[in-house]
Amino acid sequence: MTDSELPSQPQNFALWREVQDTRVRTRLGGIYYLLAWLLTWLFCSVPASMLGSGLLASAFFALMLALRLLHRPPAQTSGGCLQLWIDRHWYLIYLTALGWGLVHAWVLVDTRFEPSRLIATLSTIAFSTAMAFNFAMRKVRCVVAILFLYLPGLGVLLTQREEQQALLITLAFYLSYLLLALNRSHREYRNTLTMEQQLIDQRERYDRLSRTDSLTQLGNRLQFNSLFPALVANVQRQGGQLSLVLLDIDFFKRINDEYGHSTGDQCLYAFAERMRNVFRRDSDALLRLGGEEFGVLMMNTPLEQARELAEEFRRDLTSRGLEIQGQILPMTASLGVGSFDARRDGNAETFFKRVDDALYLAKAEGRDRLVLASLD
Ligand SMILES: Nc1nc2c(ncn2[C@@H]2O[C@H](COP(=O)(O)OP(=O)(O)OP(=O)(O)O)[C@@H](O)[C@H]2O)c(=O)[nH]1
Repeated sequence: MTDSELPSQPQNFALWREVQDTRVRTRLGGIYYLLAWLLTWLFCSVPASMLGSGLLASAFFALMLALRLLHRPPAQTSGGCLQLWIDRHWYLIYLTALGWGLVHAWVLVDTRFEPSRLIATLSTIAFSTAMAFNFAMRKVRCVVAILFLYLPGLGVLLTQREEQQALLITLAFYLSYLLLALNRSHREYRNTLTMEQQLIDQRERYDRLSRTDSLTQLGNRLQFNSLFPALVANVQRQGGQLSLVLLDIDFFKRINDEYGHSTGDQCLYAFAERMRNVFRRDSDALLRLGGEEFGVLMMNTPLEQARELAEEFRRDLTSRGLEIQGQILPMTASLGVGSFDARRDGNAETFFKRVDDALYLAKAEGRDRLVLASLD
């Protein structure tokens, strides 16, 4: 299973897994029904005299086989699509099972099938066993399918209970065993599914952690490195506006030197908190790019809007500083702001450099200011 195969919404994982399992387990199942019928028909006492009904039943099982093969899982992984596929596939399973149940009943009633009766009865047992062990993902549906396989035959045997008592009891016994076995396979299937889901959740948690800066809880450089080129490529493909704000705390070294590293850490956390309060849209990606340098990737945001928000952040920081342990620490930051320009920026790297140059200029011109990335 690769990441690209997994459904994008984790809550659909169980349905998606069920579709895959049902598909794999049912794909070739139909062929055995067709084979079992052909053997039962060809080994009966007068196969040639039942050509019409023989061919009709063969056509039915061949059609079921074809429909199962052609019923491919949906490309979309939305819950509705997956559930619809499962429901439709179960109709095919029901139809095949009921078809075989009726054939078995016919074979038990019609004396021309005496030589091949054992084939049909053994096939019923084999199909129901396969059903209990392979389709346990849906317990109730599986019980219904097993009953479709069994009940028509058992009904006939009941009417012939004088002569068929031994077979009737044996089949009824085996049916009860199958129902118990189905219960167990269903539990095992669910347990395996839960374990698989836990593993995926765990992997996602580790992945999220590896992309999160542990001090500020913002996205880290790794997150930036994967997100930034992807967003730029998206804008290049589909248009739209992508803005980037780079923020660098001024003279942060002094804070460390004056108040200690631990207060420095608290400042970085408070700075990130302030960013979260200003850049509030869900689509804004807030990142700590390293040390005391931060970034905000703003999707669908024109340059002017990004500049206004960034300037609001800078002014607020300059006027209020940061409150650390009840004490106000004065603090300023320098900012570079730019929007992706398809004519000017060939790729993510050149876009970043343009905004980084603006940040450098903000520092060089005296700090505590915002500089727009040049379009020259
Ligand atoms: N407390 C703390 N300090 C950090 C962390 N990461 C980087 N620093 C410090 O940030 C300071 C960055 O110093 P400089 O690169 O000289 O920059 P600056 O003092 O902010 O000066 P300008 O950026 O030029 O205004 C260094 O003293 C680093 O030790 C961190 O996680 N915690």
